[in-house]
Amino acid sequence: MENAVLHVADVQKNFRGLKALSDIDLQVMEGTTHAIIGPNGAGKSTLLNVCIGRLPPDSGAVVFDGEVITGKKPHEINQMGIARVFQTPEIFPDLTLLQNVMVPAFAKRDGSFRLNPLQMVSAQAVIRDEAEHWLTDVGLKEHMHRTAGSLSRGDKRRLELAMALVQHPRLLLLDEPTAGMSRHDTNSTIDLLKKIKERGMTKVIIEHDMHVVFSLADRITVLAQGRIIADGAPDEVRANPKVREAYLGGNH
Ligand SMILES: Nc1ncnc2c1ncn2[C@@H]1O[C@H](COP(=O)(O)OP(=O)(O)OP(=O)(O)O)[C@@H](O)[C@H]1O
Repeated sequence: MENAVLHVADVQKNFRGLKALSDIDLQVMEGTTHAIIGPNGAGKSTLLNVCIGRLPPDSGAVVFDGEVITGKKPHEINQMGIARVFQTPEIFPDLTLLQNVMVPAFAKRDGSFRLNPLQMVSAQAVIRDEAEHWLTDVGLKEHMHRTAGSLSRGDKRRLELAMALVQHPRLLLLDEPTAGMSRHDTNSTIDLLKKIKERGMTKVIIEHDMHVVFSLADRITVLAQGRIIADGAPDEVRANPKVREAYLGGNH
């Protein structure tokens, strides 16, 4: 039977009277790619921020693998297995690409290597191999000794993806993973995300680019003005008149 990795249960969030999220209830099933779409200001980023502990909901709860994570801090939620890739890449600009990917891999190990210098050396070798593996997958291995700050915006996003993947997250949240990329880079990111999907990783993706959404999503939830107006398989959502209306009304 399908298992819900993430359950956003009846979440509400207001900003000084503005209903940013109302009655949000959705489930992300194991192994699926679940897209959240909607016009500007629909509440997508707010929802993501509630899921990762950056914003507390006014009511309702977020349940991850059966455990309520509402009220936990972002780093605790990350340690539990939710990794995310933001719209503005959060990287270490003065470190090399390799070092950037090694940092979250070490963090994931939670310092256990510190106890024993021998363990630390062997962990470092393993982590370095793993970091190189993910840099290869995102197409950045040949640049691994460059400093991250010198990368193009699209490459910074790919680096951040490698930094998330090296953690082997149970759930990967992607906030507009192809924003700012050329069509060529967008297509290679789609291919990469398809490859990750084949490995069974569960993903939530917020995206404006419908080419990306319909290339990847198994299920789509549509938000408009803080409410879910449609939720289902891509073909159902595409044919839903409420969705067309929300987008046309928002000049999309
Ligand atoms: N910290 C905040 N304080 C006040 N209002 C906010 C705050 N964050 C978001 N909002 C408002 O909440 C609503 C939802 O915003 P949100 O950024 O979640 O939408 P979105 O769907 O992610 O939009 P976009 O596609 O433009 O990124 C908007 O009206 C926005 O102006």
